[in-house]
Parts: sequence; structure tokens; C-alpha cells
Amino acid sequence: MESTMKEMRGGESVLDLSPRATVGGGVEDVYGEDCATEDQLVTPWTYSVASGYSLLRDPHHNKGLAFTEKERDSHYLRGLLPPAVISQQLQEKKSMNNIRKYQVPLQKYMSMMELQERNERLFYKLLIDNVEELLPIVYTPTVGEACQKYGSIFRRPQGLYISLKEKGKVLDVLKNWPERSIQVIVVTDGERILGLGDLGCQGMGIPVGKLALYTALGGVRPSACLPVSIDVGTNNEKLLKDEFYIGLRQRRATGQEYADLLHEFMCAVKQNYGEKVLIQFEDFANHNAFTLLAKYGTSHLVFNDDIQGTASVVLAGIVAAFKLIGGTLADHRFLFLGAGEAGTGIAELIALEMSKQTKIPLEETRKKIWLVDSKGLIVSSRKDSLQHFKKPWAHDHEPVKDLLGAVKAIKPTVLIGSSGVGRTFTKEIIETVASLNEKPLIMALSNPTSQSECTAEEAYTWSQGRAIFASGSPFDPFEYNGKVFVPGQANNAYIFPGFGLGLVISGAIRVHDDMLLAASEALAKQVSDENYDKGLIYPPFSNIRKISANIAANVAAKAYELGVATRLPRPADLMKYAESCMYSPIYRSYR
Ligand SMILES: O=C([O-])CC(=O)C(=O)O
Ligand SMILES: [Mg+2]
Repeated sequence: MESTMKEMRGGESVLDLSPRATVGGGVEDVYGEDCATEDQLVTPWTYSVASGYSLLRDPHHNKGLAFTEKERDSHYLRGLLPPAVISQQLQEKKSMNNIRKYQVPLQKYMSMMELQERNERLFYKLLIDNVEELLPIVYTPTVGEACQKYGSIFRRPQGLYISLKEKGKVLDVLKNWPERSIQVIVVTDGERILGLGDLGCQGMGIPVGKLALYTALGGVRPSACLPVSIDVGTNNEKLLKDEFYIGLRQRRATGQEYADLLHEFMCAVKQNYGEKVLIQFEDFANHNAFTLLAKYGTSHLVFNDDIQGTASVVLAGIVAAFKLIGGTLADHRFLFLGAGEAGTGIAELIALEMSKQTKIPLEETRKKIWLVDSKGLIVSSRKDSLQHFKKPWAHDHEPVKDLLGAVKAIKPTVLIGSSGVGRTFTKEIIETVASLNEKPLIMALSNPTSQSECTAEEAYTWSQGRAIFASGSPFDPFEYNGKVFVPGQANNAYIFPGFGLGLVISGAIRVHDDMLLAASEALAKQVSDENYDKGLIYPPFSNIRKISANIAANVAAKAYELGVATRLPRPADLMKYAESCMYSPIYRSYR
């Protein structure tokens, strides 16, 4: 020990060439970091106020070549940067040029993630100014591929990893996160990532992507956002055998062990961040999604994006579509393929809104809505064997074994895919729906693009250009018989950023279904005549910050009305207030 210490401090001692030899081989190494052998401890020294080299390495404050002369003087940056001083605008132009050079979407994704870790404000500037181009990169569909390959492309960790190894220590883990004032957490356990299935710990890409949208689309400060991946194992054999897999190498814990870890997490979050932190559940498997929402809905500020966010965005699209296809909710018949979180969540919100509009009891309005799962049409004779969240949809009807049979029997005016399984709206199914309706509304919601129930091209071609079509993942405009059809993107990204902002600015402590209706109503109102002319039932994403502010204002107003808002007094103009609260990625000047 004595001699090792000597070796560590000086450079004079004889070099130890054993396998324990120094890692860095430093000379005049004051802190002993470079001279330390692999099994010696070193101290990770940093400064409390970032300046100089560490300022350039701090993504929250780094501005790269945009540091001014004055800032370079006062923050010890002289010589650490080349002489040129350029604007954020020029940096943006350069970064976009570079990203556009990549042909492979995953490379664009990696380059965006690198930017986020190098210069956060520039990352958000790019994302906000080029939202339609970059959304498919940081979000669906590319984020899906990124999660599948997360281990291989892993560089710096993002977000907080809570695994079974941290059982009993979750509060300590939360305290390791560098930010204190968290407002929004997006958490997944990775069991149902988009329509791609169980990706275990690598589901982290989803909370990271969703929170990037919270900031870019909804204006929540990046430092107030916390992505969390809960790792209870994975049942994905391919990942368990993948040498680059980053998660626990075990099959999923279930039952009490699972419930205990989640409960510890939920309690620790409240203890650490208080009552008003929003916890968004994302991409949990059906069985846990419904259970967690019901269990924590009365004690925490929780929101399930796949059940509630998707419901709100789809309801908005349907209501907007009535301008094109006519009628009201009560005039239509709805048929779903897929009776999981999205399917039953949407169905319930449609039934609730229909009931409010018509004063017909909810039990009755539900009967206008039919769902098909992997075993066929959900009917009352199946009731005993159905999972609890499917039971309200088991109406009286003879058994029907598949979607085509159900389309023929139910004669829907609106067909919605929420199955997570691609290419299930076949030619025959779309032709049958199109034969029943002058203007069928077809929504293929499953993500990413590979899991979409049909493509835009198929929907337009097989309906001879008569379908009103929207999909969860983006499709390019499609020309058919000389007319250009622009498909809308029915994705919860329209809702959750503004919804969350509304909760944050009102200090809401609980989520209520009426707030989802308020968000939906605000979104539907944003569709302009110009959008309708193109067949769109959603406004373009280029306007999303204004849309989010509108949603936030409507949600906040509802929170005050329901008495769950704690930020008092209520701001008189909630729209103005929402806009004034939104994060801007423009660089700040340092003193
Ligand atoms: O992430 C998305 O694009 C929408 C969503 O929540 C899902 O598909 O699970
Ligand atoms: Mg999701």
C-alpha cells in the first residue's frame, strides 16, 4: 500500500508493469487520477460553477462557437474555442445541413441525441423550427428502431434507470438525479414499446423522446423533465441473448415483486418531488397499464398516454372529421381492431362525450361502439373469459370470428386500428368499409410505421380516394387520380405536451376525464378550413406550440373549474399565461 501511494503521487517511482499498472500513465499528476492503478480510488473533481472547459462540456449552458467575445473573456474560454464567433441561427443551419446528409434515419437520430447532449438549446431550436422534418427522427417511427438497437448505439446514458437491483433504494436513486425541481416524469417498464413488444430496459428511448416533445412542443423546461426506465427484466429472448443489451439479464418479475418496485417508485417520487409532479405512464403492457392507472389515479397526478392521450387525440380527429363526413357522434357506428389500452381508452372517451352531448346514459352510448380482438368480435357470450377492461364492450350479438366478418355485421362508419399489428386492414376490409360509406373514416393508429394497420396509399387506393385517413405514424402525401391526399397524424403527441403544460401551469393535483375532453375540444378547434380542404382532420405540426398553448389553457381552465388547481389566484387570461410560461431555446447571455 505504502509503495503504491508513492507511485501514485510522484512520477519518480519505478513503473509497475504488472497487470495492475497505471491506466493513464500520467506525469505530475496532482490528484493521482492518471497514475492510479485500476483498483485504486480517484476523486471525480468538478467545479460548482461551470466555467472554461467544463462550461463547454455542460449541455445546459454550452453555446459552442456562439459564445461572445465578452463571454469568452469572463468565462475562461479564451483559447478553448477557435476565433470565429457565429450566431445560433448559423449553427442551426450547419446542424440541419449535417443531419440532412445522413441517409439512414437511425444516423439522424444518433446525431440529434448527440446534439442534445452537447448543446441542449441548439437541439431544441432545431426541433422547434423543423418540427415536421425532425419529429419522425426523435419520435415515431425512428425512435422505435433506436429502442430495438439501444444497446448497440448506447453512448452516454440519458434519464434515470431504476431496476430490481435498486429495490429498497429508489429514493436514493432519485436523489442522484442532478435536477431538483422536476415537473414531468415519463416512465415505462418497456413491456410494450409502440407496437414492437417487449424491449425491456431499452424502452428508455421512449421517455427520452416523449420528454423532448414536452419541451419542444409543449414548452416545459428541459430541466423539469425526467425520463425513467423501470427494469424488472425482459421476456424478449433476442435481447436476453444480445451481448450489447443494457438491462437486467433475467425474465420479467411479475406479481408482488413487480407491484412492490412500482409502489416504491410512486411513493419515492411523491416524497422527493411533492404532490404536483406529473407522472406519465408510457408503453406498459395492457395488464399493468390499467391496474397502475386505477391504483394511483386517486393518490397521484398520473396520466396514461396510451389510454388517455390517444383517446383525446382520436376523439379530436373524429369530431373534426364530422365537417367532412357529416353527422354527430351519436349518428356514427364505431368499430375497433384492437381492444387494449388505445382501443378501450378511445372507445370509453367517445362514449363519455356522446353521453354528455345526448344525455343518454354511458351504458347505452357504449353500445354504439364495437371492438374486435384476436379472438373476434367482443360479444356478451365471451364475457366470462374477457379481461376486465374489455367487459364493458361485450354487447349482445352472435359470435363473429374476425374483422372482415365484423365489418360486414356491424357496418361501421368509422374504422379504427389500435391492434399494434401491421397490415391488418386488408384490401377486402377497406373495400367493404368503402362500399358501406360514401366517406369512410379510417384511422390506422399503431406505431411505428411497420405496425400501421394499413398505409396511406392503401387507404386511398382501395377506397378510390374516398377515405378520410389518419395514422399514428407519419405517411407522405399521396397522389391518386390527379389529386393529392394529405394524411393526418393521429398521434398523442398533439395532446400530451399541451395537456401536461396545462396541469403544470394550474398546479393541478389530479387528472380528470373532463380535462381529456377539454384537451380534445381545444385540438379539434385548431383545424382550419384550409386543412379541411386537403382532407386533413388535424392541424399541421408546424403550428404545434400555439396548439399546445390552446390545449394547456383549456385544460387549466377545466382544472380550476373542477377545483383541482392549486396555483391561485387563477390567471385571468390562461392562453396568454400558458404562452408566457413556455420554454424558449434562444441562447441566454452570461454575466
Ligand atoms: O409513441 C407514439 O408514437 C404513440 C404512442 O404512445 C404509442 O404508439 O405507444
Ligand atoms: Mg405510447
